[in-house]
Amino acid sequence: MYQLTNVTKTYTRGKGTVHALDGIDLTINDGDRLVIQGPTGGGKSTLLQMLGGLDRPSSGAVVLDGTDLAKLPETRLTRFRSETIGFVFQSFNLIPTLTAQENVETALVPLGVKARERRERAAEALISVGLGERLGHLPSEMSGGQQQRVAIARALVKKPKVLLADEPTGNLDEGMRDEIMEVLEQMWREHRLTFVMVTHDSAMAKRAPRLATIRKGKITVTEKAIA
Ligand SMILES: Nc1ncnc2c1ncn2[C@@H]1O[C@H](COP(=O)(O)OP(=O)(O)OP(=O)(O)O)[C@@H](O)[C@H]1O
Repeated sequence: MYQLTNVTKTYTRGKGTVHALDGIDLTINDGDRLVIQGPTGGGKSTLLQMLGGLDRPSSGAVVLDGTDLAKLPETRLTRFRSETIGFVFQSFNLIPTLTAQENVETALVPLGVKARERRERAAEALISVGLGERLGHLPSEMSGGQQQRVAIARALVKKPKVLLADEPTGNLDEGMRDEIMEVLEQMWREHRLTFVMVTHDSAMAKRAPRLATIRKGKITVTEKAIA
């Protein structure tokens, strides 16, 4: 469970100051599916970075299961991140010289998983996202949707508790978008993930049980009656 208390993030640019996050209070329960929306520059990606421990707040607490990510020393934060949190980004961020299977395996290297188990788990993860026939393909030999599936497999192969996605369909055409959204929803259900996603996809936002809107660093959360 996440508990964010009075989280602020301020960037200084020249003489100007940007309050990217301005006093965010937010609770996200285990297994929640939360969609974050809002105008460009509102603070969505900044919030996702705080949730993922990719950056630290200027003030406030980002507590995940009793651990304040804002206060963890860097090495422990890196370890915590690689065990607990899976990330999917708009740009798939695959390593171009590695096959799909090798790309997925990279998530298990920091966890000290042995080579043979890495290969097996990577293959299983790729099969679960429908890419069982593409283990040996390079990113350049796959479509955008397939590359994003590889990225999803890489995020989930370590069996994280939390999945964070920043515009995961932003680089895809309409047909692919729906497919990837379905894969993400299926993974959320099967792995019982806590799933937080920034998206402009209004269909996805409509389906989300909780919708957070961030404007000028401030958050409003709408709860819906049906999931
Ligand atoms: N590293 C940085 N240095 C300076 N300012 C930053 C930095 N990162 C973000 N900002 C500023 O913080 C504010 C929030 O940015 P953020 O990327 O979180 O918005 P967003 O809602 O994700 O926008 P978009 O929909 O365009 O991706 C913006 O004004 C942005 O310019």
